[in-house]
Amino acid sequence: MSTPTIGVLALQGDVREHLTALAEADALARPVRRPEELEDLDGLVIPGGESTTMSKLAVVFDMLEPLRAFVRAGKPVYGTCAGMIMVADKLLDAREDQETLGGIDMIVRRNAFGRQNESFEASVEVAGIPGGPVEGVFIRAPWVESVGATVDVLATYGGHTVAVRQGNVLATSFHPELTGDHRIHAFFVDMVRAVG
Ligand SMILES: NC(=O)CC[C@H](N)C(=O)O
Repeated sequence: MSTPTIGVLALQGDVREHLTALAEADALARPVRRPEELEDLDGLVIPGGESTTMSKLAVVFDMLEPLRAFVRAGKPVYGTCAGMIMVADKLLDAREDQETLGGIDMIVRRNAFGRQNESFEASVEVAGIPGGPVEGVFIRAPWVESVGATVDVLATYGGHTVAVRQGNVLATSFHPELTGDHRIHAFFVDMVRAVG
């Protein structure tokens, strides 16, 4: 597979920035809203935004089960921030009726780094990303409270896990799509190529 096709879940959140980052990392990127649009994708990005809204819209648009099936089929998925929340098997501080897709054996705490006005940027060393630390943008960011034995922790910040991978599912607490540094997107595109 030379140029993989990667969707960005476009129910809610910062879709456009991911489309740009993926295109700059040599993928064919397109927004995805309907179940049939998942069919010929090689991978999927779940953007940052608001996970409670995203979960609600996934139900309304009949996307919840198709998305779960996509993850279960072993297709590569990358979740940033709210997207990390969506790929968690379990949540803390979730809304009661909040659904996730699952995919990573981890417990994620929503809004763990504080509220909107406590958003910040920090340098984060991410395992597998060459060329030094990435600039992490944390916006009402979650952290990973605990992981199962087969989950790789790729980065921590302030003693908290902020990037993980389990099999073909990757997740970061922060937003690399907002920095113009597309090394994490390139890493994900390589993951997708390795599967294809
Ligand atoms: N920047 C973000 O994606 C914020 C995530 C948000 N706190 C949530 O629970 O969905």
